[in-house]
Amino acid sequence: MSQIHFVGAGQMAEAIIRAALSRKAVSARDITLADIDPERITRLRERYQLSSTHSEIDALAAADYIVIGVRPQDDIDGVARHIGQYASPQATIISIIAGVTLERLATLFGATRPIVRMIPNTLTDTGYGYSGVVFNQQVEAEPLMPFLESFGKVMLLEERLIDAFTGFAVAGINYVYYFIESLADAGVLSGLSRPQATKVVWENLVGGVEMLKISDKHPRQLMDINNSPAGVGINGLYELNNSDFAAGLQRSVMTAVRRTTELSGH
Ligand SMILES: NC(=O)C1=CN([C@@H]2O[C@H](COP(=O)(O)OP(=O)(O)OC[C@H]3O[C@@H](n4cnc5c(N)ncnc54)[C@H](O)[C@@H]3O)[C@@H](O)[C@H]2O)C=CC1
Ligand SMILES: O=C(O)[C@@H]1CCC=N1
Repeated sequence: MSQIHFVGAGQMAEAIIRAALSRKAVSARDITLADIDPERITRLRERYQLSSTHSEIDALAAADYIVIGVRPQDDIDGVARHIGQYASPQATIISIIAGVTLERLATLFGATRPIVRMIPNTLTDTGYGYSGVVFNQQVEAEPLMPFLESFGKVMLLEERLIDAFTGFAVAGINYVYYFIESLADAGVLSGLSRPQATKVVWENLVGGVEMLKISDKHPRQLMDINNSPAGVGINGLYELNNSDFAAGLQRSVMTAVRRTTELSGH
């Protein structure tokens, strides 16, 4: 099996490791870690029983895939210099850093190196959620796919779309969590208990998606069935329309997309 070395063993690296191990896409002895915070290494090695005995430099030299899990604001230049010094020239770089382009990654890691720019989703443990992925020309995709697909569905993208994908698709689960919280609050406000309200919201959410799949209808058509003339539903929707709900949501996504692009400037 391939050796996978993580540089930056934060939340996202951990989520990837947990999912990849549970789907048996990697084995615990083939995962190695580097982080400026030694506690992160100790904690993840213990938690996931990562048993490699390689030193950090040996691990880097042995790696087939190097996942860069530091943040856009971190010292990416320093990380790249260190990797360039010890990694095999054939090792594939997998950058999960929001906003950092293939062009910049090629400058950092070398124009002949296989590089993947990807933005994983935090739904790693569920089997749901898309990662956005772009390969440069040197990447041999086939052997890499089982690992990439172990922590999210893979959506191959043109690179021009990946910032939009980051702000919309990956940051997008925020809106779902926030919507669930806000709607459950509405249930409590109208008199249901918190557990009752939460059950109803979860069921409506999953049921709504299922209904869209089964019926092959546009959401607006299903809403039409749910709203009788001068009835309960349309009165509620009228109030929601007054709140700028749709445009507020869309402005929020566009702000997240802009922020992704801004971060590439670091
Ligand atoms: N959290 C999320 O929802 C998602 C995050 N991402 C991307 O994943 C990356 C990591 O995000 P998180 O895991 O949330 O951040 P985090 O802050 O939890 O993890 C970053 C880790 O990198 C370490 N680090 C910093 N500088 C380092 C260096 N020079 N050498 C080695 N390690 C270093 C830190 O100590 C920390 O453990 C970011 O670039 C982010 O854009 C991508 C998709 C989703
Ligand atoms: O906010 C963040 O940094 C990450 C990147 C995309 C979604 N969440």
